[in-house]
Amino acid sequence: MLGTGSAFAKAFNNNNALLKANGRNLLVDCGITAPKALHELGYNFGEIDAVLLTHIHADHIGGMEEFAFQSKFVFGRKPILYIADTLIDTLWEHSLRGGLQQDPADTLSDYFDVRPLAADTTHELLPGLSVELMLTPHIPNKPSYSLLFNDTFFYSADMVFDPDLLHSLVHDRGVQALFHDCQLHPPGVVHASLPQLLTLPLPIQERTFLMHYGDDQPEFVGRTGAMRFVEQHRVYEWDGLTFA
Ligand SMILES: O=c1ccn([C@@H]2O[C@@H]3COP(=O)(O)O[C@H]3[C@H]2O)c(=O)[nH]1
Ligand SMILES: [Zn+2]
Ligand SMILES: [Zn+2]
Repeated sequence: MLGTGSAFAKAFNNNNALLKANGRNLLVDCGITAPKALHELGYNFGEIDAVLLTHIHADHIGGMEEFAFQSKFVFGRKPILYIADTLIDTLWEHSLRGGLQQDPADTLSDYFDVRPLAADTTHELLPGLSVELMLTPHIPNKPSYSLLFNDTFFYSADMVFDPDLLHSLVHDRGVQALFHDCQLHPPGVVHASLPQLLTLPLPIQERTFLMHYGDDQPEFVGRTGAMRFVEQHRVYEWDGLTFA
């Protein structure tokens, strides 16, 4: 995990991940702190093969300008950008164009190999790694896509509490692990709050790991029921069924 912090956290980096599969590196979101977070772990953007974005908030896309410029002008390569088809126009027109547009680079495709993803369909991202984008509620009229990797690992985008979805993932679809954003202090409003997540039944809590938390997270250790915290800079080994 490059970072496990909320949008306003200062003790933690933005909630972004580096997912490795068969020697390839996929960034899961690329927020404001991602360039420095990668550096802290000994990586540079030249080693990132692809990025997958969940939604258009700066803690998830704020590092994309540097990623684009470094890829084009430092490393001379065009990484893959996996993104929901509904988010492409907003990402370019309303977030990145002001910085990246320069003659002759006038489109997102001048910087990235853009691969639009449709929701509710399984897509192969890297050898051995597939994803299904699930539109999950975050802010009205603002699409945000949670991620289901290899049918077994759910990684929430920012989303409000949706216990029916979590129940269905575990009991209908056999999901083994859920990384979920968590606002420690209620009300959640645009995220699931810890008190809400604590109402989940034990079999779901046991599979749930909390991320996207605020700076006072250490005060909540031991107060999360059967749920555990995702830890920044920790490497989670995942064999498709379990984490270690
Ligand atoms: O209607 C809104 C919109 C935004 N916000 C805050 O801004 C943050 C943006 O990033 P985030 O989605 O990780 O978290 C969001 C919240 O902390 C809010 O409280 N209410
Ligand atoms: Zn966020
Ligand atoms: Zn958000």
